[in-house]
Amino acid sequence: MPVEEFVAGWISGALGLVLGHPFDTVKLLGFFKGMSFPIASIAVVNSVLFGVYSNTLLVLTATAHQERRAQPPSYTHIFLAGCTGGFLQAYCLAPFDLIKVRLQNQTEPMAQPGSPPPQYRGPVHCAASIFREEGYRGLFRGAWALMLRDTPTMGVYFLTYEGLCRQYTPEGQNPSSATVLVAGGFAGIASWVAATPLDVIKSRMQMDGLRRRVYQGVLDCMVSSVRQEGLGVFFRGVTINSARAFPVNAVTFLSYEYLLRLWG
Ligand SMILES: C[N+](C)(C)CCCC[C@H](N)C(=O)O
Repeated sequence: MPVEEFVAGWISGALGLVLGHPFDTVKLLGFFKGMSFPIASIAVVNSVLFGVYSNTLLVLTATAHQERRAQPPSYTHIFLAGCTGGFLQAYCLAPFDLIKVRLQNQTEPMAQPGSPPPQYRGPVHCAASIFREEGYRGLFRGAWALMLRDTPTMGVYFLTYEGLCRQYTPEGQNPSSATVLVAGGFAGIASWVAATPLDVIKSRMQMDGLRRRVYQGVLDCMVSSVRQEGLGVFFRGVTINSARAFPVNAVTFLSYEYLLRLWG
């Protein structure tokens, strides 16, 4: 199985993440100390995404990434490969994302002298506490919503990227850096706009059960959120998601393409 896509996905995801970190932190108005944990998690997750995407295309079209400029895969195959990558990366992402959301939602600990310490002291302590209090399955709380969020929207992600690259690149040639940046940025925006409704639900499911269980499942969470807050609830955070998505995914795709060309 070709592995360079996994490695390129690892490095490019980490670079994109460094750029996106400030946006991620304001997104939930919480705080999130340090970057080693997100870097470690994106290493696994982005490498699974890009590695599975490329290897699925290899299975579907019998072309390796070096041959795909000359023999471009169909959009159906690109979408299916993106969905497969999204589906598998969602399961790797689930525990990391849960920990991130739980830490970001902690209230400011140092606000008042004498106020109770935060529930979780850091990512490892958070993982251990969830495991102890909610069991192994607790680490996968919200995973179902995450999978529903990422499977189709990762299809949209690669479809937008490839579509825009092809639009602005003469046939058989590699896209220019400017094209890759713009196509990557818009792929990020398109997929995040599509992903935002389920992103809201996913985060609520991940916070559920901390004190008591409020939602019975994904559908119940959707219905009661809409009932209480109206349809606008599905677009919460769409602006900040898009603002973050452009630079993060422009850099992710640029470095991914660059590394793959470097390795032949
Ligand atoms: C599928 N979904 C829209 C959720 C994400 C698509 C882009 C993934 C990228 N690592 C990022 O963090 O922006």
